[in-house]
Amino acid sequence: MATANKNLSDYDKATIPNAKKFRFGIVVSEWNDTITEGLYQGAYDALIDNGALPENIIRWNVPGSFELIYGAKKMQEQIVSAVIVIGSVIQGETKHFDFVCEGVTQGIKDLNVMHETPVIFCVLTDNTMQQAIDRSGGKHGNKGTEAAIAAIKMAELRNNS
Ligand SMILES: Nc1c(NC[C@H](O)[C@H](O)[C@H](O)CO)[nH]c(=O)[nH]c1=O
Ligand SMILES: CC(=O)[C@@H](O)COP(=O)(O)O
Repeated sequence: MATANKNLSDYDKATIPNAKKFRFGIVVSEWNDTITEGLYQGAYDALIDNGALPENIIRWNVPGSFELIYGAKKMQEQIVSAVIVIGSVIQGETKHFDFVCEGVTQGIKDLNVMHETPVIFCVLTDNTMQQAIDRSGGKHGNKGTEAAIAAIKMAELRNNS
């Protein structure tokens, strides 16, 4: 189902575990920060809305989405239940977009394979700024909200397995 057919911010609180017992690490890319700040706010608000405590949400910034890999690796070394990486990659004139997106995707996948702490992929990979706006609190909702819900669910799965 394409994003255009669902709202990224929709969730049923009755189906979400309470997040009070969990700690979350959020690594935020500074590239396209008007987008990443909106994604962060969506994630933060959803964590709080589902019971997470402000003191249990740790935020680190990194320069760009490619640095999310290293930032997430170091965040996994902290005492956190789950990590969320937040980035916005927007197509430019060259193939650099392809390499950044593929590199980050593979790097975050590898961290999920190699380590115990789940890393949630909240990286927008858009053709245009408008698509990024639409997915970070615009007409399609906020992918940060979606990522927070995924983080809570994966923290619960880790806790019960
Ligand atoms: N063009 C975008 C980038 N590029 C920067 C890289 O992520 C990285 O910081 C650089 O190559 C140094 O290692 N990053 C984004 O997050 N979004 C972009 O649109
Ligand atoms: C994703 C990128 O690195 C890209 O926005 C950089 O732009 P350009 O391809 O025009 O150098």
